Amino acid sequence: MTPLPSGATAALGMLIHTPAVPRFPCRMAPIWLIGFLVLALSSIYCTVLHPKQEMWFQGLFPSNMCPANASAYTFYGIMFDAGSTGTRIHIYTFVQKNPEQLPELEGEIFESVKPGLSAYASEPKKGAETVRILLEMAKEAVPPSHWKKTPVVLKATAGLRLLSEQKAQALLLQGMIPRIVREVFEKSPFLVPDNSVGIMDGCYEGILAWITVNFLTGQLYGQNQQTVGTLDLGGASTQITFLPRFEETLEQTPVDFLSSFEMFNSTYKLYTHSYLGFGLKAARLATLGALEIKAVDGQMLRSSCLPKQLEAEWHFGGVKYQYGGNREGETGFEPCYAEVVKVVQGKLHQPDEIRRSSFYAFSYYYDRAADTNMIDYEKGGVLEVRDFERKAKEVCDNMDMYTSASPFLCMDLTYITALLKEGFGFGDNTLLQLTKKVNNIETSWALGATFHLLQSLGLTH
Ligand SMILES: Nc1nc2c(ncn2[C@@H]2O[C@H](COP(=O)(O)OP(=O)(O)O)[C@@H](O)[C@H]2O)c(=O)[nH]1
Ligand SMILES: [Ca+2]
Repeated sequence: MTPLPSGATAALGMLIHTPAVPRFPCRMAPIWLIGFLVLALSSIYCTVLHPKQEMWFQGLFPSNMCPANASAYTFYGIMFDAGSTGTRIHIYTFVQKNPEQLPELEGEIFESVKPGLSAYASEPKKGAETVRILLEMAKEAVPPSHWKKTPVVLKATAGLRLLSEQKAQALLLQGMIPRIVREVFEKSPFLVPDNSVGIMDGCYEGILAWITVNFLTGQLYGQNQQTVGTLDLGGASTQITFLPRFEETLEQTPVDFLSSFEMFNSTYKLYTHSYLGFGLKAARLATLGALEIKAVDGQMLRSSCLPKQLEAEWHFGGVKYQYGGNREGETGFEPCYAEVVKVVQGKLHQPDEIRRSSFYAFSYYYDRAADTNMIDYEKGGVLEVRDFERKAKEVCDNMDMYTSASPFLCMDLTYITALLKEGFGFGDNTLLQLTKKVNNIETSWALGATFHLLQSLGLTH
């Protein structure tokens, strides 16, 4: 049990140790007793119970009676990220200490489930059930007194749309799953805004992740703001976002790669783009040639990026793929790179400026770097682009030693190398800050999206 703070213990103690015959005149006893009762209850209420649970005596106290930092200034936001490979819930707690200042992010509760909603295309109820179970966590995390004013939103990333289109199930995904998820939301005690379930535009995905990282690293407030660019590599799509420093970049960039965005009373003109079909798993399919084939069932898809003797099945987005190594032909980094580079070469815009900047990279960049011990799994680390290439060579040229955990490790590292170098045009020595969390908060578009949501609902300034 949470120990009572000293003030509350003292008040209770006085109540318990009250002499049977008080020295106060009898006439005064009820007032005296009520005084202590109010003091004790208010002390417990403000310091221990109020943020956590609804009490019968809650209505006795005005909402602003608790000192600063208590619930009058605390608010919450719930954001679901329905990604192509999994569904995640982010429950944020904010504290507005001063109406003039930005709210402070006090903490996050994060949980994820696999697979993503796209895997439930033929059983949408089961998919919605994964959302309901995650939402139960929010009931634990948010005090009941705040449920009605805590918004809950689910955004599916464009990756889900890509997969659904591939399977010609767009109607099902865009209609059925959102409807059932919305029902789950409506049945919950939380605030369900209009458009609470929807597909997020790819350009927002990049902008909102950029806001998250720059907020968490303290670049969106205070002086000497030096924003950092962000790289997100999902299963189906990948995003690059940065604030251009040079006029030439703005001049040389196609207009649909530039987006003005207002947040915390500042306007940012960002370079941002989401490449649909260039996520790590979509790239595997492209490398295997699966996207060009109409009926993949029964077709063996082979690649020099896979162990020679391998023959296996892979279920992704509700489709079964059969894949294997080049039994007769070559394997290793060189032939693999030649295969993978075709997926990216000439297909991405290359802004000159990024060669001279460093970037924060997360999601699959992080996972694959951690899987191969290039960075610490918990703390992350700093790498150069050439480190991915070095590791790709090591893994692909010694496939038997490395690929027992995932047969795709060589292909994935080679794809990351090709994407960074041939795709975006990064230099070998461009620095990448691999980050999963900053100050214990997940680096994901979800926080930026929650700020945006709270702002649009007028819940923050
Ligand atoms: N730790 C963590 N990983 C995330 C989060 N969001 C996405 N990922 C990672 O992103 C990758 C999958 O991307 P996903 O979002 O499913 O695909 P998308 O729909 O193409 O963006 C995996 O490596 C996940 O572990 C997050 O909030 N926290
Ligand atoms: Ca994602």
